[in-house]
Amino acid sequence: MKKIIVWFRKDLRIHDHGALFEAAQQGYIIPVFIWPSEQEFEYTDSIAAKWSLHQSLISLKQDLATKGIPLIIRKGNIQKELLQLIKETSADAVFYNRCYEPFMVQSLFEIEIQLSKSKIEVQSFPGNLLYQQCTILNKSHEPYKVFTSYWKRTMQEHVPTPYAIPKMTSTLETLPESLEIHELQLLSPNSIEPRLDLHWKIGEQAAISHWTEFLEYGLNKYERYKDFPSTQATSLLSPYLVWGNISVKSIWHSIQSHEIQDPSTEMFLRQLVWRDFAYDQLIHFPTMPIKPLREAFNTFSWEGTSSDFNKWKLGQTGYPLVDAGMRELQATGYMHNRVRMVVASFLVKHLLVPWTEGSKWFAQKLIDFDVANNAMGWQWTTGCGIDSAPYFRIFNPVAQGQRFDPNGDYIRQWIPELKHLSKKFIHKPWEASQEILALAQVELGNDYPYPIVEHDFARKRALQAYNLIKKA
Ligand SMILES: Cc1cc2nc3c(=O)[nH]c(=O)nc-3n(C[C@H](O)[C@H](O)[C@H](O)COP(=O)(O)OP(=O)(O)OC[C@H]3O[C@@H](n4cnc5c(N)ncnc54)[C@H](O)[C@@H]3O)c2cc1C
Repeated sequence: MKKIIVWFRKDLRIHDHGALFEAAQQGYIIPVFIWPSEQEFEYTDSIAAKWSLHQSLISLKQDLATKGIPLIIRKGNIQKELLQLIKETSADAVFYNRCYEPFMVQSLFEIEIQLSKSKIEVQSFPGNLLYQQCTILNKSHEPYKVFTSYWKRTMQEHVPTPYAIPKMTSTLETLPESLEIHELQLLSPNSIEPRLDLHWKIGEQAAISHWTEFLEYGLNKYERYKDFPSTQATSLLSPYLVWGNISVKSIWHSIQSHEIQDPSTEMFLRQLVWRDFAYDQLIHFPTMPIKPLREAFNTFSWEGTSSDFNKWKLGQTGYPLVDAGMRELQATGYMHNRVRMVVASFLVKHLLVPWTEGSKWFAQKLIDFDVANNAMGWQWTTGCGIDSAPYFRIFNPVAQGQRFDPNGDYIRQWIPELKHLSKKFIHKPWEASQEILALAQVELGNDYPYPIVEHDFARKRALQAYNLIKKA
């Protein structure tokens, strides 16, 4: 029997794991996770996502241990560590699931060359997407540029059946050296960082229970309430997808076998396909996280100031919906999708700060930071991506608040200084009289800021800037 290293990366689970399943059929398995200390900021720059990785590894280690299999943990240069481990264990093969992040694709290329020089068998399996990368092309064999066409095309495709959890065996009598998870130093030593454990329970079992509950009690309300941030009507699956605690194919198949088929189901499946669409773009346009897909935007005149950018980061813009979103992000590592669109639009269009700056801030803060989804979200909002929001759509943060948080519950949750304001003024406190503000115990300019920019002025300024590149 072969000895096969199963190299875990962003697939920290034992269900629907192609590499683990095939390795278990073909031989003895040696599971390993290597934290690339030299490139760790590329893996993730987010304190919350690192915390979540720490929890995911604990969960994976426990799940493998119950099957009698030890998880080997290493840190350092991936290529060096893999070759060293092959030597220590006399492994014959390395199996892994594919990742699509550009830096991972690049470093893998070099690793595979080294492994083939050492005559080690290498097998790769599809990553955590619904469809095989690069198989969904339009009639001209090019990537799709419009989501609806992509969606219609994917509806003709079969989502592969998830792999079962395999029976596993290990031969290792003497274990190769392994670090303890805490030695990866993924947890922030800073005590003022958010208490993520109050908001999230991460790991494979937690992901499956969370999903099962949403499928049972939440999915049928999704279409109706998904845009209302105070209702908590979305699945909150994104933090589990980042480190692969749950397989997206398993989610898809569990919906298909669930009885209720209504507009909510279709709406939810569409969101999962948006995620595939983001990866499709990333694979075809690997510079997407840093460069606009529409080249005209290279000359856009970003006039925003660092002072405005800082106020946005701190949730001190004076627009309650924007500030509530930025504070939710700071406290939990998460932000509701509707609010992500509003805060991103505000930064780019009201403040004229480059989208790449906002995207970097999200990369540092989001527990669900995902290179493909984040880049697509920012490019969509800015109007410089594929199938993006039209440039003249400039969200009015007051109107968005009134529409999607009509009672102001979301604002009250994240901006306690406004909690006594009525729903009439909670989205525009500057319009309340001094008497009303005094009754609500708010002193504008002291407890809560005046708007840092006036909406109509900002709208006109943004349209002028966009018109310049339209002409160019
Ligand atoms: C500026 C901006 C930045 C974003 N950055 C990220 C990011 O770093 N990571 C991330 O996972 N999502 C990102 N999104 C997309 C979206 O906001 C989140 O996926 C969603 O809020 C996650 O919450 P949920 O799991 O409850 O979503 P649900 O509504 O329950 O959707 C289920 C799943 O579908 C996928 N999905 C939903 N909406 C989108 C979307 N618009 N684009 C792509 N996939 C989607 C996600 O994987 C999500 O977990 C961003 C959106 C914007 C506008």
